[in-house]
Amino acid sequence: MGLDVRTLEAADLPEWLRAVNTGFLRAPTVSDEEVEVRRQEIDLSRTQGAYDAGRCVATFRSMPREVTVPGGALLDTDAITNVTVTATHRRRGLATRLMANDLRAAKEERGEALAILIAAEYPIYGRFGFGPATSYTEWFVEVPRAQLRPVPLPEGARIDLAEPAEVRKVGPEVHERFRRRTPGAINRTELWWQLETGEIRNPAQGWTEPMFAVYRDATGQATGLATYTVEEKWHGMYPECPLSVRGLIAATPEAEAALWRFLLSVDWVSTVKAGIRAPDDLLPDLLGDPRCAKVDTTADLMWVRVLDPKRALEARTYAPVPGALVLDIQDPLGHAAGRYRLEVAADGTAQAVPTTASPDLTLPVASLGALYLGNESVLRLAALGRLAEETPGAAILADALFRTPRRPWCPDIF
Ligand SMILES: CC(=O)SCCNC(=O)CCNC(=O)[C@H](O)C(C)(C)COP(=O)(O)OP(=O)(O)OC[C@H]1O[C@@H](n2cnc3c(N)ncnc32)[C@H](O)[C@@H]1OP(=O)(O)O
Repeated sequence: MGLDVRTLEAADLPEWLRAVNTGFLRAPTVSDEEVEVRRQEIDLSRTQGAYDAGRCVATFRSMPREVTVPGGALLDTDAITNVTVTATHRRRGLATRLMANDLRAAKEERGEALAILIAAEYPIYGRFGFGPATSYTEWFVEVPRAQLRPVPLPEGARIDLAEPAEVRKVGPEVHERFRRRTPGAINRTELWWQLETGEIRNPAQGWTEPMFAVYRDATGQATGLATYTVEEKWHGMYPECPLSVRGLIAATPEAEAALWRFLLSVDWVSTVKAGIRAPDDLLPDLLGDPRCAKVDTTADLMWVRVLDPKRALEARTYAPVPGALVLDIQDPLGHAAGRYRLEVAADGTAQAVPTTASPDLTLPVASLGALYLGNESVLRLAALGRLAEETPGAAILADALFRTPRRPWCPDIF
């Protein structure tokens, strides 16, 4: 169609950012300050633009990330973001072209085993082999009715409010502990913490300084961090202050429960909006009346596309039920297509060996993505026609192997 699709050079950034704003229906003009902030997080070699007579009309970029997989291993991943096509150029195959370039480079040049993204709209990415792999729930708690029982902190543990500078030191330590026990979590960069704590501010995004609460266990180790804002609101002489959780991460259930109890007992607070949580978060059941945690939203969040099935299947662990399954993975783009015998050992580790044996399950790569982190039921996908059971009993065995005791969770929007 006569468009120039290319990898960015430094001078292209302002025009490219203008196109991102346009695609996301934001005011297009980009300030020099915004360009300088965004420059720090954008790897030009992984950023594409499509140009029509010099004007950028499509954008796409990716970032290297690690995804925690079941069992705790960290897998090299292509994290895709800023996918936009200007309305004047939509539905001409531009997004498809940029996606094909990036997935090919991820697989063949960078050796990334997965690609991940957060889908702005559900129907966009299934066609490219992505499946919804984590979900989130947001609760809204009416505090006065919640019947929160006072529970003292464990002996020797404490919660302290922290200054932004301390959070930049302690936050990454807490997150490191948190992400290793949380399949679906991704690593955070230094810039992420600088933006989170206001050390660096993107002028295009408003900034409200939050409060930070750090949980330390009896040994003094920081194992939880809650970031929240409270709006001071009064109804006459009656305080009705809404508290919004920006983030709550914890390395232990004790820290998680203690931070929730802390947030729910701040004086003057009448409601708590819990932010992006795993669907099986502890929150509702910490309340005397769990119904007071009303579900505000529940939806898919992070999507996974398997690029290297052997590496991906061998990186995670499975239920420690010895078993073997032949998976026939279908992938029209070719990256993950193939047949593998998944042999799970008694300790839950597995080998994925290419085979020509007849398959037990046939599944499109998008269904493998939906199953990969343990979020989805194999039987449910079979009922929906999104995978085929070729050998009787294979779906039940696969379900037992792939599913995880807790749901995977990615708390970060990227
Ligand atoms: C990870 C992220 O960055 S998520 C952000 C995604 N961006 C947005 O939502 C911003 C607004 N939307 C857009 O910029 C564009 O519409 C995009 C990027 C979603 C799609 O770009 P396009 O260049 O129009 O997509 P492209 O022409 O390659 O479409 C390929 C196919 O996907 C379909 N498709 C594309 N977008 C959508 C959608 N939003 N809903 C349903 N189907 C879609 C097309 O109809 C087409 O189907 P076909 O092959 O059967 O004809």
